[in-house]
Amino acid sequence: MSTDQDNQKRESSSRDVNAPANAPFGGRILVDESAVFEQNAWDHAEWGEEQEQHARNEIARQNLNPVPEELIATYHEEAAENWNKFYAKNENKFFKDRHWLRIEFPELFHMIEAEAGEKNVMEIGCGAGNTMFPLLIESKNPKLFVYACDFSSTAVEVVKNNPEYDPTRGKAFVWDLAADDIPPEVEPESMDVLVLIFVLSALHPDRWEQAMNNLYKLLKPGGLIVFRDYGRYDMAQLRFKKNRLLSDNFYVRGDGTRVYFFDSDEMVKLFGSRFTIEQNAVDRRLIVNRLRKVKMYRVWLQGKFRKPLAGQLPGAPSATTVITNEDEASGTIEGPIDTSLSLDTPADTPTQTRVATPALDAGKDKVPSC
Ligand SMILES: C[S@@+](CC[C@H](N)C(=O)[O-])C[C@H]1O[C@@H](n2cnc3c(N)ncnc32)[C@H](O)[C@@H]1O
Repeated sequence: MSTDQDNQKRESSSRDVNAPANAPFGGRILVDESAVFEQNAWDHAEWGEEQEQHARNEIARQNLNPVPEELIATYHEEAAENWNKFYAKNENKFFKDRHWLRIEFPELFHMIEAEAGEKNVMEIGCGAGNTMFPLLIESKNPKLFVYACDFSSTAVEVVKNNPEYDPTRGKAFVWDLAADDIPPEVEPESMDVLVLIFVLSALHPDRWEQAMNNLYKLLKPGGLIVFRDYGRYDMAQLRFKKNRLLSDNFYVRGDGTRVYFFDSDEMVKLFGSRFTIEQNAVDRRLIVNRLRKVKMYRVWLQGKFRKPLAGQLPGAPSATTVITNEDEASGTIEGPIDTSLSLDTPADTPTQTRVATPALDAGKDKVPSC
């Protein structure tokens, strides 16, 4: 079995994860290590020195066998084509209803309220439209318009072919987040919310800065970026085998798609000079396969970054945010890892709880205050 198949199999082993009916998210704290296999998922997973060391060892192992030099440029050049192949193969299996969107990003769902008025949301790196469609389907706001863009033309076709796609209420088009300018389809400073879910990680780190320029230009003053992506030392990172490492923390999967694993300091560096960081959180979760006695440590980053109002500088948040799930009624983790996709696919896991990294905790001084 190839590495990716192997990984896929392992990922699928966690598919049966369900929160126990009597333990709400956020309350599933592992106190007694010997009880680890008594339920399927634990929140606020603590990392001990042994685990950190394991992660460093895995990275050192990967460094010994990076992607061969002569292949690196090809992977970068073919990035869009490889995403096209991905969507051609997976078609709209990629679509899933992410209940956690409502919990984690209520700001998005304020846009759909009847009285919200004229609102523009843009899902960047939209894939199958996992944000666009829930918004359109649930919207009671006749003045909401949802843009969805991706640099994979096949992804855009998948969106346009969705029966819920409605050109009077939304528009899907091809655009590279790292392009030299914002897309002609949208006016500068016209977006209320930009959605960046598992997309920045697909960009070459050299392109991040240009992506930031574009995001800034797209957003209205006072507008918000909602962000979720892979975190440093996520299980998916540590499992990469030989010849997958492109550069530090940046990998190519077996299908040619690329993925970076961020840490929260990088969020501060990337977003902090332009945007006010309202959330910069690390979600660490221990997922357990009780049958196979396998422990899987997942790490995601989640952020909210607001463009300052005209004339203001980006500032630190007014208070440290510790995020806990308000919606304990939801009860189960829905399909935490999409098994239809290759290794380290976007985790469709609700971030019901996390160890919150107090925004800017490792880089406060880098962010000018108001
Ligand atoms: C991991 S998928 C996530 C899709 C979607 N955001 C979701 O969470 O379901 C990454 C997506 O980003 C797109 N993408 C990668 N690089 C991009 C770029 N430079 N500009 C725009 N989209 C990009 C890919 O085509 C792919 O659809």
